[in-house]
Amino acid sequence: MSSDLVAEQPVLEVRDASKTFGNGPAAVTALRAASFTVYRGDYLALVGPSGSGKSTLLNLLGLLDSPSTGSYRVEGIETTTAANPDILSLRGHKFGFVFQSFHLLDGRSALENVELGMFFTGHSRAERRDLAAQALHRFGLDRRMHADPRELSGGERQRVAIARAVAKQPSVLFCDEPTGNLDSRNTGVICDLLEELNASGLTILTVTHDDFLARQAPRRLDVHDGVVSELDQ
Ligand SMILES: Nc1ncnc2c1ncn2[C@@H]1O[C@H](COP(=O)(O)OP(=O)(O)OP(=O)(O)O)[C@@H](O)[C@H]1O
Repeated sequence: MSSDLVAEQPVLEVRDASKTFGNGPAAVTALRAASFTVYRGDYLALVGPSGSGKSTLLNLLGLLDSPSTGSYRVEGIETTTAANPDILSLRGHKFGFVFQSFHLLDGRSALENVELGMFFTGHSRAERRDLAAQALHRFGLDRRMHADPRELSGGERQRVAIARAVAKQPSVLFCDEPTGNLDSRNTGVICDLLEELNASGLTILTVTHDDFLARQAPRRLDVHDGVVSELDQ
């Protein structure tokens, strides 16, 4: 079907969302009346100087925190008034997360780590194993499936972490500095992988200080002193 016949589907809708930490004279407003929409299949980089509010925004989008004021809808569901179990369910089913420091469990194999990412998704044990093995295969890690994360290189660990995040087929993949701990060769590998995942339809949002990764994303949101603005292409 021609893409211009398909209406853009909003996945994440942020309206006038602000976040203030603390109160009184010590209060810090980390996000100021942010409004933007993320559509299915978008690939966005969140860029901006240190302390500008990128992690705060990513935490709100990933439902790891909630805005102090304003609205945030995920696939049409207003999250600011949703009950906690609904938030946990949305986050568990719809979102995958990738972090700078991988957050893999040592003492568990790569395969087990990826399976654990599907613990709350309602898949049976056999399904979890199949999906995990498929995801590791997709990222070229067949031969490292039974390795402990401590035996893997940084690039391999991040590929396991991405496999863990996408094996459950989330609607959105959130990445926080996914190349922050990698050398330039592995940065290139992870950038290619994210581009491929986006080309296959996955919606991706990544916080990054890496110019190469930021330029690869077709949309860029600049966060400056808590103010979010979209940069021109
Ligand atoms: N839990 C918190 N309590 C108080 N202040 C906070 C909290 N989290 C963040 N802040 C403050 O909010 C502002 C934005 O922080 P945030 O971590 O979102 O920035 P960032 O752009 O992600 O920075 P970096 O690139 O260094 O990770 C900073 O002034 C920070 O000190």
